[in-house]
Amino acid sequence: MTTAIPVDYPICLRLEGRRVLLVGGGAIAEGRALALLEAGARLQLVAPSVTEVLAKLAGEGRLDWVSRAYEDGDTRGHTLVLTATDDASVNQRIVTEARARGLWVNTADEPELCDFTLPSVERRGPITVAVSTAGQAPALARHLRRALASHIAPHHVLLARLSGWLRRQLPRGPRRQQLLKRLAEGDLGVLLARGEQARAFARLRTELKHWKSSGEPT
Ligand SMILES: C[C@@]1(CC(=O)O)c2cc3[nH]c(cc4nc(cc5[nH]c(cc(n2)[C@H]1CCC(=O)O)[C@@](C)(CC(=O)O)[C@@H]5CCC(=O)O)C(CC(=O)O)=C4CCC(=O)O)c(CCC(=O)O)c3CC(=O)O
Ligand SMILES: NC(=O)C1=CN([C@@H]2O[C@H](COP(=O)(O)OP(=O)(O)OC[C@H]3O[C@@H](n4cnc5c(N)ncnc54)[C@H](O)[C@@H]3O)[C@@H](O)[C@H]2O)C=CC1
Repeated sequence: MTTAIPVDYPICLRLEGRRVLLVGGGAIAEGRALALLEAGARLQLVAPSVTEVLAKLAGEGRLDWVSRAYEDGDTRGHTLVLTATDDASVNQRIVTEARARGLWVNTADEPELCDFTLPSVERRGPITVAVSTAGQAPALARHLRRALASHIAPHHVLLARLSGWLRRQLPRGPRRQQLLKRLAEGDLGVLLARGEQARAFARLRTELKHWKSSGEPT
C-alpha cells in the first residue's frame, strides 16, 4: 500500500493517418484494434494467430496483419506501440525496442511496462468520457465511466455540435466566448435541456442577426 502512485498526464491523441503497431491478436488486442481504427489510425498488427473479428478486418483491408511472431525491428516507422501478447518476455522485448526508438508504448497487463495507460472510455458524438485510476482499479474505472456517461443527455451532444459550428462561423473574442458559455451553462443551455429547441434556436438566430448588423463577420 506504500508504493508511490504515479500522477498521470491525460491527453487526447489525434491518430488519423498515423502508423500504429499492435502486437498480439487475442480478445484484448481486438478491443485495442477497434478503438484505434475508430480513431483513424493506420494499424499494423503482428501476431501468429488472431480472433475472427481481427481476421475479418484484415480481409477487408482495414488493418495490415503480419501473420507471424514479433521480430526485432517491427517497431520501426510507427508512432505508437501497443502490445497485448500472453508472453511476458516478448512484451519486455517490444517495450525495450520501442523505448530505444523514443516511441510511446503500452503493455496490456503490465503497468511497469507502460509509458501510457488506457482509460475506460465512452463516447457520445464529439463528447468523450474517460476515467483512469492510475492503474489502481480498472474495474472501478469502468464502473465510474458508465455512471458518468449516463449523465450525458442527447441535448449535450446537440449542444457540442452546435458549439463546434458556431466556433467555425464566429470570430474569436469575448463576445463569442459569452455566447458559447450561455449555450453550455446559461439560458440557451437550460432551454435545450428542457427540450425547448425551437425557443433556443429562435433566441440564437436573433443573437446572430445582431451580430451581423453590428458589422462583425459571421
Ligand atoms: C494499467 C492498465 C494497463 C493498460 O493500459 O492496459 C491495466 C492493467 C490491468 N488490468 C487488469 C485487470 C482488469 N482490467 C479490466 C478492464 C480494463 N482495464 C483497463 C485499463 C487498464 N488496465 C490500465 C489502467 C487503467 C486505469 O488506470 O484505470 C480498461 C479501463 C481500458 C481498456 O483496457 O481498454 C478496461 C475497462 C474497459 C471498459 O470500460 O470496459 C478489468 C475489468 C474486467 O475486465 O471486467 C480487470 C479485472 C479486474 C482487476 O483486476 O482490477 C490487470 C490485472 C490482470 C490479471 O489479474 O491478470 C492489470 C495489470 C495490473 O494491474 O497489474
Ligand atoms: N485490460 C487489461 O489490461 C488486461 C490485460 N490482460 C492481459 O493481456 C494479455 C492478452 O490477453 P488476451 O488477448 O486475452 O490473450 P490471448 O491469449 O487471447 O492472446 C494472446 C495473443 O498474443 C499472440 N502472441 C503470442 N506470442 C506472440 C509473439 N511472440 N508475437 C506476436 N504475437 C504473439 C497470440 O497469437 C494471441 O493472438 C494477457 O497477458 C492478459 O493477462 C488481461 C485482462 C485485462
